[in-house]
Formats: sequence, C-alpha cells, structure tokens
Amino acid sequence: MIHKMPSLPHSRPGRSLEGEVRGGVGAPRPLRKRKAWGRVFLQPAGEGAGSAAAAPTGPSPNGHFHRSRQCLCIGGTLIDLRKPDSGKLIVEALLRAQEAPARRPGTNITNQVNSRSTSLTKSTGTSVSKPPVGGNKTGGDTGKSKRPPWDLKGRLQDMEALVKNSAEERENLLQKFMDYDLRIESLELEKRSLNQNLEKTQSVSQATQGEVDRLASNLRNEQDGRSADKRKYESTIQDLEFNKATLERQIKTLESELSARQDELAGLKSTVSHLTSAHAGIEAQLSSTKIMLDDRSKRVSELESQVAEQKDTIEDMEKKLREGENIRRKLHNTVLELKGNIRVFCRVRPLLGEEIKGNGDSDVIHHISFVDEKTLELCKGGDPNSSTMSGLKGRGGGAIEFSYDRVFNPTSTQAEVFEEISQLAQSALDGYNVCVFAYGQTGSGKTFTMEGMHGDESLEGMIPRTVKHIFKTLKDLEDKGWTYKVEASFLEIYNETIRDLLATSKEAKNLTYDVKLVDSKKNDTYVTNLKVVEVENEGRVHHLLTLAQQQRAVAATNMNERSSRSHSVFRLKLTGHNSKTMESCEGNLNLVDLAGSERLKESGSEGARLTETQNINRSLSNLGNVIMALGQKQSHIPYRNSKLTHLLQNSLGGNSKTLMFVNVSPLEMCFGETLNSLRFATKVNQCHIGTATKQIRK
Ligand SMILES: Nc1ncnc2c1ncn2[C@@H]1O[C@H](COP(=O)(O)OP(=O)(O)OP(=O)(O)O)[C@@H](O)[C@H]1O
Repeated sequence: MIHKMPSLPHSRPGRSLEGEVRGGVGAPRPLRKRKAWGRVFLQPAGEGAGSAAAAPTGPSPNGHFHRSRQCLCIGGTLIDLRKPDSGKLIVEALLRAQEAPARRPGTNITNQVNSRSTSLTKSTGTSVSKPPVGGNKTGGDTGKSKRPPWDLKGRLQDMEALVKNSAEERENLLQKFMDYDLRIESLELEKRSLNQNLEKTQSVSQATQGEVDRLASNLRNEQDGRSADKRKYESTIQDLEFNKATLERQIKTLESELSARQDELAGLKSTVSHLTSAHAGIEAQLSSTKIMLDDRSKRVSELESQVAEQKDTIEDMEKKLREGENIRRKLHNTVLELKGNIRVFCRVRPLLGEEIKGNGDSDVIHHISFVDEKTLELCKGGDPNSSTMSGLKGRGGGAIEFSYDRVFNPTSTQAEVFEEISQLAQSALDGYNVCVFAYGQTGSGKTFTMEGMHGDESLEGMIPRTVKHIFKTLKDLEDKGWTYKVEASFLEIYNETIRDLLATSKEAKNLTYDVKLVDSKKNDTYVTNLKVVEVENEGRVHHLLTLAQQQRAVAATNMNERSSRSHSVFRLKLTGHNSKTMESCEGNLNLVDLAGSERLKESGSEGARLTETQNINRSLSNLGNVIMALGQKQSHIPYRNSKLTHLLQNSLGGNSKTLMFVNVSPLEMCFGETLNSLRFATKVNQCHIGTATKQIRK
C-alpha cells in the first residue's frame, strides 16, 4: 500500500517572494520576519537583530521603506523624503544601487528598485530620456527641449515634478511592499503549517516507512513463499503436464478402444437384432413347446400312474424272482443231489513235447479210448482185445471200462472243464460246503487242472476261474439284495505238517498250525494261526495265488521235474446276507490239489523222499477210507487219521458237495498208476455220501 505524501501548496506566480529573494542571495534560507521601530526590514535570516535595527543606515544591498513612509532606503542609503534635496539623494542612491548588482547579485526586489531608480535617475535629467512613469505632464520633459543651465526655476519645477512622481511611485512601491509583507506573513504561516504537515508527514512517512519495511519484509517472505509455491506449482504443473500427456495417451487408447467397442456394439446390436428375431422364433417355439409340454405333463401323469402300477408289478416280480431264486437253488441242489453229492470227473492230459517224440511223433494215446462223455477204456498195449486185465469189465475182456460223471479227453479245454464245475461255485454261494480236489499220479495234470498256466487266460485253471465266476455272480446277486464277504486262505500239508502259504516265513515264524473244530456238535473246522484274508476283487485273489505258488514246496522226483510233494488247499469262505429277505448263508469252497498218488515202487523215492511218499500215500488212502466210510454210512468216519481229511471234514460229508478230478497221464509207461487212479476214482464215484444241506446262518 502506497501512502501519498501531502503535497505542499504551490506558490502563486508572481507571489513567490521567498523564491525571488533566495534566487537573489543564492543560498536557500528560510526568511524570518523582524520588527524594528515600527518598520519592516527584509533581510536574509541569520543576520543579527542589531544589524537589522541599524539597517536604515547600514550597507544593505536591498532597498527598504520605513513604515512611516517618510524615509526611503536605497542601496543601504536612508533618504529623508521630507528634505528638499531628497530627490537628488534618491537619484544618487539609485545610481549607486545600480552598480551594486555587479558586486552582489541582486534580488528581484533590488532589480525592481534599481530599474525604478534608473528610471528616476534618467527622469531627473542625468541620463534619463524617457518621462517618468505617471510623471507630471506639466513638469515632464516629454516633447520639451532641455532646459538651459541658467533656467534654475524651470529645472526646479522639473525636479519638483520628478519628486512628486517619485512620491507617487514610492507610494505604489510601499503599497506593493505591504502586500509582499502580508504575503510573507501568510507564507510564513503557510510554511509553519507546511512544516507541521511536513513533520506529521515525516512521522507518517516514518510510520509508513516502517509499515513499508514490514510490508517489504512481508512481501519478501511472501515472495519467497510465492517462489517456493511457484517452484512447487511448477513441479506440480510438470507432474500435471506429465499426467496430462499420460491421460492424453490414455484418452487416445480409450478412444481407439471406444471405437473398437463401438464397432463391437454395432456388431452386438446386429447380433441383438438377430437374437431378437431368434427370440421371437423361440418364443413361438416355446409356446408350441408349452402346449406340447402340457400334453406331455398329462402323458407323464398317466405314465406315473402306469409306473406306480409297474412298480407294484416289479415288486411282485421281484418277490416272484426271489421265490424263483429259492426254487432254482432248491432245484439246482436237487439236480446235484441226483448227480450225487460226490462226483468224479476224469481228465486225461495230452502228450507233451518229448512224450510225443517218444510216441513215434504221434500224440495219439493208444492205451486209452474215450467211449463217450462219461466213459473211457483202458487197454494194455493199445489192444482192447487183449485180456491181460482179468476180472475187469471191458470190450473183449482186454479193455477196462471206467465210467464217471464226466470224462475229459486230451483236447478238452480248461473252459469246458470249468463249465461242468461252475455249478459247484454257485452252490458255495448258495451256502453249501463244496470240495473240489484233484487226484492222480505225479505229472498227470492235477496242478494244471486246478491252477492252470499263469499269464494265459485260456489256460487258467479251476481256482482262478472259480474266483472270477464267484465275483461275477456276486454282482448279479447284489441286484437281488445279496451282499457277500469273501475270505481266502491257502495252506499246504507237507509230511502231515500244515504250512500257511499266505504268510511270509517271517510272519509264520514260531507259529504252529493245527486243525480244530469250531463247534464240537458240528463238523466245521478251522486251522489255528492261519492267515485269513478278506478279498474284495478277483485281482486280490490272483495276487494271493501267486504268493502261494511261490511259497509252495516243490521238489523234484523221478516222475515229474516239477512235482508237487504236498497237498494244497485253497479255501474261500463266502458269507452272504440279503437285506431284502434278511436271509444269511455261509458256504466254503475248497479247491484241493493233492500230492502225487504214485506208489512207492513207481516213484523210486528213497530216504526223505520215501517218507514224503509214504505220508502222501497214507493221507490219500485215508481220504479213500473216509469216502468209503461215508458211502457205507459208517458210524465212525476216520477224518482224524490224516491232516487232510481232518481239515476237509466239513466238506467231505453229508453236509457237502464233493467233486473229484482223477487226472490221468497219457503215458503208457504210467499204465499201472493210471489203473490205480481210475480204480480209486471208481470207488469214490460209487459212494453215496448223503444229501448236502444248506448252511443258513441265524
Ligand atoms: N490238459 C493239459 N493240457 C496241456 N498240458 C497239460 C495238461 N495237463 C497237464 N499238462 C502239463 O503236464 C505237466 C504236468 O502237469 P502238472 O504239473 O499239472 O502235474 P501234477 O499232477 O500237478 O504233478 P505234481 O503232482 O507233481 O504236482 C505240466 O507241464 C503241465 O503243463
């Protein structure tokens, strides 16, 4: 904020006496007013009052008039105007004063006085050529010739006229000085007021200056702040510009995106229009579908009622099916009963490799003839008419005829054999105890029949096929409400000692296995410490069979390079429950591969092998004894005479279904053993060991 300084009043032109006086003296000094004897002297400030009192006679360079207007001071000479020679004195004083400016630069006043004095001097006739201002017309020399020196009177008159003019002029001057005086006074007053104003103004100025300084410092601070702000704003502006550039780029991107979106929108709009038309079509379709749906709903309700009816029918059918199943089981059992609870299948294996070569490169078996599905003939030397076998029934007396439930020739496949025994697997699922065992001399094909060849499905034996059949049947039985628990165990009896084929040697260490009766009133047996594994699928069973096969004791004999010298018993315990009928059943399926049945003489065994053979023969003959005792309905059945019969106690009796395979070697050299085996099988086949009963669990 800028304070305007109070301006000093301008002096009016022609009235600036101070300026005029100062201009005369050179140095700017304030004038001051002094009063002496009632007169006013104008003299420079700083000169003493005493000198001022003596001013009328002093060497003052300025002209002064006494207030009484009786004296005139010109160039420091005081002239008494009342004197008669005052005129002359004035002229002289004026002439002197005229020279004064040369010595001392005169003021305007002096100049004026001088000019007046000059004019007075000139008018007095010394060198004045012009008449005095306001001069007496009568006494003036205007147009008059110069008076001669002798014309004193005339000259006096002129002088008097001059004096008179001078007096008038003096009056005028006095008047002027008075005016100047007044003006000086007023100027003094004005000066004082101006000084006061100046002081005030100076104080105001100082205050203002302080304020200005403060404002200046504020301004500087403000400017600093502003410059900091400016820098900040500049960086902000730079940031904003950068942002602006970024945004512009984004805007461009968005614009391109927008145009793409617009294109897309246009596409979508056309799609929408297509869809709208499609929607209209669909709506039309929908309405027709609704109509159709109503029809269908009616149809559905009709069908639902039909379904309900059919449900009842199905329930009836299921009931009938269950009844039918029961009837089937009964009939199946009846059929098996009619077939005999102990049945015998005879199987003759084919000649193999070297055997064919030894047979004159022929696979024809000369000493065995297959009469029909149930009969075969055995004749020594291949001549059925020879009668070396006295006492035996045969064609022409030389051939011996053996009839069994089924005879399989060397071309019979494993599948054909299994087809005949699959019903027994079904019986085990129905809750019967089933025992299938293979009897025959070493190398006659017992193991092949029971286990078959691993890795070739077509050569799989009865055990894997039975397992497969059982698990397949279990699935079918699930629909009829049956669920089964299948538990497997596998053991061998070697030299009348039981060995667990599913337990590792580490697991079986220090364990003893013995056959025990579950219940003294029943024939159910179990083996102490035997590992019983629950199996969920046939894969698991196959794994167990492989394990058992690895563990099975195999020893070489003269008769078979891979002869098995132990009985193996694979047992599946099948426990079933029907959630619909709440029936339960429990069956055992025993698949037994017996040790070779060769006679001691034939086997050529000695030492340990001899003991093995003796044990085998003892247990096999005991098996025959048990079967005979059962067939003869003896009160005592010698089950306990061997581990094998003791173990199979519940599967070799009236409560069970038994199938014996008699495996026959095709080699003629084995004729005697073949005959023995066939005779043993015939004995077994002639036994009627009673009616099998279903084991129903409560
Ligand atoms: N039906 C058959 N078809 C093809 N080969 C067979 C048949 N039966 C047995 N064999 C073969 O004959 C040989 C002897 O059979 P296998 O080992 O089954 O006799 P085994 O009676 O079990 O003897 P062991 O009492 O010593 O165990 C085997 O090589 C076997 O593969």
